[in-house]
Amino acid sequence: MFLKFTKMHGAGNDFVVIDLISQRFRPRARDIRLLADRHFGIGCDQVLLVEPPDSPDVDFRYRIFNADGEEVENCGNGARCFARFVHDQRLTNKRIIRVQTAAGVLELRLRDQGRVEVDMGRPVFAPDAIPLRAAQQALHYSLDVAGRQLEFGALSMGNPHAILRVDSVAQADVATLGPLIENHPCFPARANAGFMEIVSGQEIRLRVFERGAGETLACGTGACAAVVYGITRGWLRDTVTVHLPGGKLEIRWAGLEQPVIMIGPTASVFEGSMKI
Ligand SMILES: N[C@@H](CCC[C@H](N)C(=O)O)C(=O)O
Repeated sequence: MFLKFTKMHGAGNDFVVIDLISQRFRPRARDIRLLADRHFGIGCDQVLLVEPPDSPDVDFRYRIFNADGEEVENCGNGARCFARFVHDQRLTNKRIIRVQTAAGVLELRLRDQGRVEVDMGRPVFAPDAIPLRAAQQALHYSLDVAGRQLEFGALSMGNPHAILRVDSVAQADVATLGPLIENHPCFPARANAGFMEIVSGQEIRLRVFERGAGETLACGTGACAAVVYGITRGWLRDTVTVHLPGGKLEIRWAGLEQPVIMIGPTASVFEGSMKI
């Protein structure tokens, strides 16, 4: 069959977006890997599926697959592209869109110039919910990685994140440490690994080695997790500009029990169909 798709990105984190309201397709892990393959397929960090809602409280169901074929709970940059996609494709004319994800309901608000604001929900710190193998919840933890003790924060934005503060993201050994943290036995569901450089109380630089996708040019949930960790450590204020290799995001968090708000860009690059 030929599957219609749209190639999009949010700050360089790229997606193949597939409308499963107007076409039928039951993806197997190997189909996702092929769509995401940069040589034999279209190429992307994540494949996003747009499905009809399964409850009257939401407008759509939003499913996310990493390039390695695994379905995951949440994707922040993808959420913004999802809103732009359903609007551009005239699947809705709403400017506030509620979507069901495996991690709960997200509210997406279309802003001007292709920007989208997302209510990303509350961060979760309980180790069992991240999931993280730790005796008790703490502000930060210590990890033995290749014989080095690394201090890190851990939390869930619907998906698991480890965040390390570094002096310089340019110097950080993301290629070596990223996969070791991603697959460390203390993260039973693996984890996304963020490397955060603090520029000031309102500005950070961030690189993220994503679970199931490798280092990406931006990670929305990673940006939220880094800012939340920085605020809980007293390093950051409540509104922070996050500079990622592919662009910048604005993240706001008013503290415990409050949702994290993310604002950032979206881009639609091309449309096509692929034989699958
Ligand atoms: N790029 C995303 C996160 C995608 C999922 C992640 N790799 C995971 O496995 O949890 C974002 O923008 O949040």
